[in-house]
Amino acid sequence: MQKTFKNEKILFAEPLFQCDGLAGFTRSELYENAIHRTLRINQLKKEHNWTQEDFDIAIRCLNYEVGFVIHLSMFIPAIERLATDDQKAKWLPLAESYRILGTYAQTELGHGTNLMALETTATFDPRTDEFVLRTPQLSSMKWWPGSLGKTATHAIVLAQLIIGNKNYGMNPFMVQLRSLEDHMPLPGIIVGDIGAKLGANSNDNGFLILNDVRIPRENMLARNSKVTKDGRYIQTSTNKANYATMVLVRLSIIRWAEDTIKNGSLIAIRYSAVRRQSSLQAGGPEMQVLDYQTQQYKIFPSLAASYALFFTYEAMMKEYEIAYAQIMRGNNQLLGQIHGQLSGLKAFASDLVTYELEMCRRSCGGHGYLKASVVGETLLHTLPLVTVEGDNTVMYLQCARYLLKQIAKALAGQDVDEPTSYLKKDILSYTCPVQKGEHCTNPNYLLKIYTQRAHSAIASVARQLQFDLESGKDQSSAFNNNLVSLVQAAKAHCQLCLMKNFVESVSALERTCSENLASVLRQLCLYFGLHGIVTASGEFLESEAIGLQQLEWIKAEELKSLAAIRPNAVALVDAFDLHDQTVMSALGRYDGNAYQHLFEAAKREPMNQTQVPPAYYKYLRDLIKGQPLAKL
Ligand SMILES: CCCCCCCC/C=C\CCC/C=C/C(=O)SCCNC(=O)CCNC(=O)[C@H](O)C(C)(C)COP(=O)(O)OP(=O)(O)OC[C@H]1O[C@@H](n2cnc3c(N)ncnc32)[C@H](O)[C@@H]1OP(=O)(O)O
Ligand SMILES: Cc1cc2nc3c(=O)[nH]c(=O)nc-3n(C[C@H](O)[C@H](O)[C@H](O)COP(=O)(O)OP(=O)(O)OC[C@H]3O[C@@H](n4cnc5c(N)ncnc54)[C@H](O)[C@@H]3O)c2cc1C
Repeated sequence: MQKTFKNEKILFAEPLFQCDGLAGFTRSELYENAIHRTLRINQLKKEHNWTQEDFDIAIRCLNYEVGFVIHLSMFIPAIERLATDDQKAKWLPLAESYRILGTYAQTELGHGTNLMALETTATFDPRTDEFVLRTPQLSSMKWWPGSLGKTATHAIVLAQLIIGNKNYGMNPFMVQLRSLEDHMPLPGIIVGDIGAKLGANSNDNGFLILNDVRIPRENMLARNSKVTKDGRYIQTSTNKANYATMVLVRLSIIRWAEDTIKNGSLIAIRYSAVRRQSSLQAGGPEMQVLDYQTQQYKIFPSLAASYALFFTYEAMMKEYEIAYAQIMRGNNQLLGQIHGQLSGLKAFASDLVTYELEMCRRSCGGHGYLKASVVGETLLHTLPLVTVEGDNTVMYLQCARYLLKQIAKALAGQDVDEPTSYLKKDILSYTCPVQKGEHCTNPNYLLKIYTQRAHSAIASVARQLQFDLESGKDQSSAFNNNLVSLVQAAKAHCQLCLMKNFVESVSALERTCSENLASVLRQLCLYFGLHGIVTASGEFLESEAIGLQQLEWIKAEELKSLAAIRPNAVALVDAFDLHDQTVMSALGRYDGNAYQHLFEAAKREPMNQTQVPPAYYKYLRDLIKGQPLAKL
C-alpha cells in the first residue's frame, strides 16, 4: 500500500523521530521539534543519498508532524508554477537550500474562499519601478498561512494588482518578511502567530500586516502576467493558471486523507482483534469485539476507504501529471478538468476520512478517548483538510460547475472529458443490471449503478437550473436556489470516481497478483460499492438506478460481505506496512499488547512523575485533616 520505506530503520532509530514523547509538549516545544525533524531528515537524505520520494515518505511516516510543510508543499511549488525561468533561477536554489523559508499568503482575516475579494493591494509605482504592498484595513491582513507567524523569511503574497486607478486582479508577489541576518521583521512588516488551534500546533500559522512595503517590479511572479517598466499589464496566460498551486495541494490532500484513514482503520481493527468483551452465549468465552457484526459495520468502511483512496490517488496523480506537463508548456486545455476533478475529490476524500476516523475512534470504546490511542489525535490533525485549500462546500460547487459544463457539451453532441464520458450516454436507456440477488456480487454491475446515479443527479440539477432560468430567475439566484443539489451531484460524481478507480485498479492487479490476493481485493471493492449504495440509498432510489428490491438484495449482500472480510481484516491493515512509530498508537501496535502499551504510556504521563501532586499541599491536606481552609 505505501511504498515500503526501506529507510524506516534509520529514521526510527533516532529518538527525535520516536513519537511517544510528543504528548505534553508545549506549542513552542512542538514547533521546535518539528523544525528539528525536517532538518534532520534533510541531513539523513544527504548522508544516505535518499531520493526526494524517500524524503516525502519519511515525512508521511511522521504523519506530516514536521516543520516547513508550507515551504515544501506550497512555497516551492508556487515558484515552480508562477515564476518565469529567470525568477526560478533566482528563488528556487535559495528555497531548496533553506536559505529562504517561505509561505503562501493568500487567505485574509476577512476572506479565504472568495479570492476575487481579497483586499491586500500591490500598487505599481513607476517612479521607483516598485510595487507598494498595503493592508488597507483590519480584515485585509493575511491570516492563516502556515509558517507565517515565526518562521517564514519570505511570502508569496496574493494581492490585487493596481496600476494607475485600475485593478488587474489577484497576482502573486514575492515579499521578504524578515531579515536574513537576525530574523527580525523588516520595516513595514507586522507578523505573528494566530494562536493555538485544535491540532497541528507545531505549525505557526500566522498573520501579516503590510504597511507600504516596497518590492522591486521583478518580484511579481510573472509566468502568467507581468507589468512593464512603463506600467503596462501584459497577460501571457489565463489568470486561472495562477491557481495552479492550489490544484497540486488538493491532490496532496487526497494522499494525506489516505494516510490518515489507513492509520485510523489499522488502530481500530488491530485493537478490535485483541479486545474481548462480553459473550454471545451465557457463560461462554468473551468474544473478540471484531466478531460483532456492528463492530465490523463501524470500521470496515474505513478499511475499504483506505484502499479506495489509495487507488484514486494513484489515478489522479497520473491525470495531474499529464495536465501539469501541458500547462507548463502553456497549454491550459486540461486545467478546467483537473481543477474540477481535484476540487471535488479533495472535498470528498476529506469528508470521507473525517467521518470514518470518528467511527474508528468510537469503535475503541473508552480507550479511544485517550491521547495514547492516537486515533483522536489523528482526527484532530485531519479536520483542517475539510477547509484548507478550499472549503469543501465551495470545492464541491467548483466540481459541480465543471460537471454542468460537461453535461451541456454532452447534450449538444460535443466531445466531453474522459472523466465525464458517461454523460454522453442516453440516460433513458438504462436498465438496472442487478436483476437477481447474486448480481450484487459483481462490482462491474455496481459501477453501472453508481454511473446512473451520478448521471441522473447531474442531469436533474441541470434541468432544474434551466427551469429556474426560464422561470425568470437571474443566473445567481437560480444557482443559489440549487446549491444543495449541485453539491449532491458533485458528491455523486466523486463517489463514482472512487468506485471506478477501485474496480479498474483491482481488475488490473488481477492480471499480475495471486488469485488469493485478487479475491480479497475483489471482496473489499465489492464491499466498498455495496456500502456506498446503502449509505446513500435515498439518492440511488431517487435516481432510479436501483429499486427497492435491488436495495434489499444489496443490503443483504453488504452484511454478508462483512463476514467475508473478517478473516482478512487484520492482514489487510498489516499490508499497509506502517511502522509502529508511524501509527504511534498504544492500541494499534503490531504486537497486539494494547494493555501493556497503554499502561506504559500512562506511566510516562508527567503527572505520574511524583506520587503526591502539588495540589495536595495547597488544597487537599488541610481539607482531609479537617483543618480550616485559608482564604482561597
Ligand atoms: C513534503 C512535505 C509536504 C507534505 C504534503 C502536504 C500537503 C499539503 C496539505 C495541507 C497544507 C494545506 C495548507 C493550506 C493552504 C491553503 O489553504 S492556501 C489557500 C487556499 N484557498 C483556496 O483554496 C481558496 C478557495 N477559493 C478558490 O479557489 C476560488 O475563489 C473559487 C472558489 C474557485 C472561485 O474562483 P473565482 O473567484 O476565480 O471565480 P470562479 O468564477 O468560480 O472561477 C473563475 C474561473 O477560474 C477557474 N478556477 C477557479 N479556481 C481554479 C483553480 N484552482 N485551478 C484552475 N482553474 C480554476 C474556474 O473554473 C472558472 O473557470 P471558467 O470561467 O472556465 O469556468
Ligand atoms: C490549518 C489551516 C491552514 C491553513 N493554511 C493556509 C495557508 O498556508 N495559506 C493560505 O492562504 N490559507 C491557509 N488557510 C486558510 C484556508 O485556505 C481558508 O480557511 C479556506 O480557504 C476557507 O476559507 P474561509 O476560512 O474564508 O471560509 P469561508 O469561505 O468564510 O467559509 C465559511 C462558510 O461559508 C461557506 N461559503 C463560503 N463561500 C461560499 C459560497 N460561495 N457558496 C456556498 N457557501 C459558501 C463555506 O462553505 C463555510 O461553510 C489555512 C486554514 C487552516 C484551517
